[in-house]
Amino acid sequence: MTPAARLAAAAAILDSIAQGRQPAEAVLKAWGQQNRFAGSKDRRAIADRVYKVLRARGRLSWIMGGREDGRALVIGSLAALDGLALEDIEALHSGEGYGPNPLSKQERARISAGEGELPGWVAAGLPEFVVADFQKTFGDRWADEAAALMQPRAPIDLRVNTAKATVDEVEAELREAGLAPERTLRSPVGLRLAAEPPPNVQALEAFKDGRVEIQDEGSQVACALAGAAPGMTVVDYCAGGGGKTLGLAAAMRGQGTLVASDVVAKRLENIRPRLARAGVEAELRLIGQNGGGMEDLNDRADLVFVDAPCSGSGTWRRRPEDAWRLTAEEVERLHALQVRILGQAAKLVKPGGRLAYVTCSMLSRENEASADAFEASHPGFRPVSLLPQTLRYGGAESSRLRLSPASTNTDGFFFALYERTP
Ligand SMILES: C[S@@+](CC[C@H](N)C(=O)[O-])C[C@H]1O[C@@H](n2cnc3c(N)ncnc32)[C@H](O)[C@@H]1O
Repeated sequence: MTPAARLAAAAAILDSIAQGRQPAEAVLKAWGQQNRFAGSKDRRAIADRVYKVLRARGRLSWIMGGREDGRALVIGSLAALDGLALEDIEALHSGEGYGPNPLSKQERARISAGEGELPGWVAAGLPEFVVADFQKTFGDRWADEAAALMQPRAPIDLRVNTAKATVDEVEAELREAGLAPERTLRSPVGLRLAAEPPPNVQALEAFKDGRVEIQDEGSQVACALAGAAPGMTVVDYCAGGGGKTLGLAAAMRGQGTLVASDVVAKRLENIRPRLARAGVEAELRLIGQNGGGMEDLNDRADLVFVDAPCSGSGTWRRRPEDAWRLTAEEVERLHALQVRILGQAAKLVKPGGRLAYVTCSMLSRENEASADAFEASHPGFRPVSLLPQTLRYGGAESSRLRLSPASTNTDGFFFALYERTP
């Protein structure tokens, strides 16, 4: 493919991403399968352009006068991110072959005008309502937090399944396979691989045999802080794909009862092969939106882990397209759902037992505000001090912890722990 044809393809892919809900990665993969003439270098160049645009979408749209179509964003990226001169951009838009059509008068005027003074939220590359939340939460540090959240090439973290192997053994095995794993700073069972060149983790024997799982260090830390231990009755209330279920199961070392529940049957089904691969067990339970189906566990659990549905904004460095799909209304809906789920899950905690609240969100409305609302309506639950752990994890508050790409080089996470007073 010519450089111009790659640009046209990137623009079309950006339009598909904007029109649907699919992850950018899936749209790119589908495009590759439907356009077999594109070689690996073409696919790589197109993906690079697509992600570059997604990470700077707000700024590029601003430069192009508010246009949000793929063509405009790609043109904006050539000017603002690649620093190409107008003539070079025109040369790539000759309209010949499979390249994009010539620039319009307005497009030419837009890129000739330059960026001018950018409002803070535009420069940050995040939607305006998100920046307002960041400013409230992070104060002077908000721009650093925003920038790190939209940075490319997040590392790939592995959690060693201590039910099957030690961290030393897996580290040696990965080195043998030609990789260069590093110990994670905060999770005692984590190994970190660089994002480039992208390691094919699924092809590793250690993965196929369940000695490692892909799991961000932030997730690993949340599991560790919850304090699951052998002999406990533990409920992973929003089990989803089962990432945390596996971490909790490993901490329980096959002793006690682990129930993984969710409202979506397909998600629970996906956990089954992961449990088998990891050599651990959990009861999988489909529950109703209002918590129906868990009554037998009322007042019985030592630990209820609520990894609540959230915006996923803590993972935007991996999925920047999601930043542009989120609305303020959706955040409000999620906040209300989080508070409701916490109330349902709290019923399962036995006197003296614990409730962990976790999100992979960066937004205070889903984090502090949901935790505040739960505390206000549940005086029988007292916040548990995470000190000295929070010191080790770099957190500020004693019973709440925030992790983020800028502060801990993990995905963004929020963690709060409560104990039901006896
Ligand atoms: C953040 S995801 C969980 C991710 C999972 N714990 C993991 O580590 O892979 C949130 C999950 O909550 C589930 N969920 C949504 N509403 C729920 C409800 N009312 N009760 C329980 N789970 C719910 C969703 O189906 C989704 O799987």
